[in-house]
Amino acid sequence: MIEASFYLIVYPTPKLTGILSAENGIKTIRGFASATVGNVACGFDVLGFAITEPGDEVILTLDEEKHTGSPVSITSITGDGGALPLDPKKNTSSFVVLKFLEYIRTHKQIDFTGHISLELKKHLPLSSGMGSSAASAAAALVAANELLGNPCTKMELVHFAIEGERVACGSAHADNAAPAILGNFVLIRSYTPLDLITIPSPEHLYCSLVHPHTELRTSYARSVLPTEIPLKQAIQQWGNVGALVSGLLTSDYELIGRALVDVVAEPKRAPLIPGFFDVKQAAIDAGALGCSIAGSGPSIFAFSSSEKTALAVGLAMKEAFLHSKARLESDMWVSPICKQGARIL
Ligand SMILES: Nc1ncnc2c1ncn2[C@@H]1O[C@H](COP(=O)(O)OP(=O)(O)O)[C@@H](O)[C@H]1O
Ligand SMILES: N[C@@H](CCOP(=O)(O)O)C(=O)O
Repeated sequence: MIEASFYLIVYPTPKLTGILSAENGIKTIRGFASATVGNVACGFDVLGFAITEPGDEVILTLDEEKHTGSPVSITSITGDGGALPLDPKKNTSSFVVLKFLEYIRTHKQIDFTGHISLELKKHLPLSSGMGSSAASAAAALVAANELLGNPCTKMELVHFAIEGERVACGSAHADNAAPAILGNFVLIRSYTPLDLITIPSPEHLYCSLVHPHTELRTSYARSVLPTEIPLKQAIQQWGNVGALVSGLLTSDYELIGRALVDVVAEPKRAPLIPGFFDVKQAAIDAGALGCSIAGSGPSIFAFSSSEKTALAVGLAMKEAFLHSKARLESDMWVSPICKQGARIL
């Protein structure tokens, strides 16, 4: 039976309200960015999507008259159990704002001389496979951009969010950062130069995302991966990436399901997630189109072609975690794909 943990069905709702307050050269604004799922099975480091909730919130206060050593400071962090750094160069939320300020000074001739203080309200679990580090960065970036009159496009902001990932786990992968800012599915055709393609989602595609109560660091989950793969595996993998993109563009739900196969990362990471194969089987048995590891894990996601099925799938996955050897409690969200990306609340 499912008891202590919780589940939620989420919808895309928050409306734009802009600057929270503006008095005597002091302006306050709140940014929000939701959880993202990297890889989407076959697209290691090149494909990711955003769900609508949960997400991180960042409140920025700009004081034009305050001049201190660092232009950005963190005044408080809640929801992290004291785990996250307050040093502005070490927290992804503040680090990316520093990068953004540097960029607008050198590329847009905007020399910001005041101070931005940042409150981080962490709602996403750390090291979860839900793009937690990217969500903090994306929320802070849209808020900073709005505070300074939107000098950058969202596409430009993605560059700074990716740099935040390097701070979090040592690797500048874009499959969380890009959808956290842009919304939808995002395909990374190339990293140098960065070439991102947003892919709209089929109308009835729902994600069940289940987070077992355990942590798996992205840096560790990357260290177990091979540096080279045999050609046979590569052929399977790029066949599935192409098919998945085609399925998304044509709303071919069966094809989406067939394409959710990962022969590169999943076999190496599955042993790091207690009960992975049972949870995946439970999702398929409950009617999911397909199921795989969310990002680097330990969360697991599944796609369904209706909200009702997605709910049944998510509950079956929770149950399977609970009955696994590790008897893991979990949280679960059922969500459509987020179309909007990071936004001002
Ligand atoms: N604002 C932040 N939110 C989450 N993690 C952060 C943040 N700033 C720095 N980090 C670092 O990144 C690590 C989490 O990153 P990672 O393992 O990639 O998890 P996730 O899958 O949640 O992004 C944390 O251990 C923390 O040290
Ligand atoms: N492509 C990355 C995605 C990591 O996502 P996270 O949410 O676990 O940080 C990888 O697979 O390492």
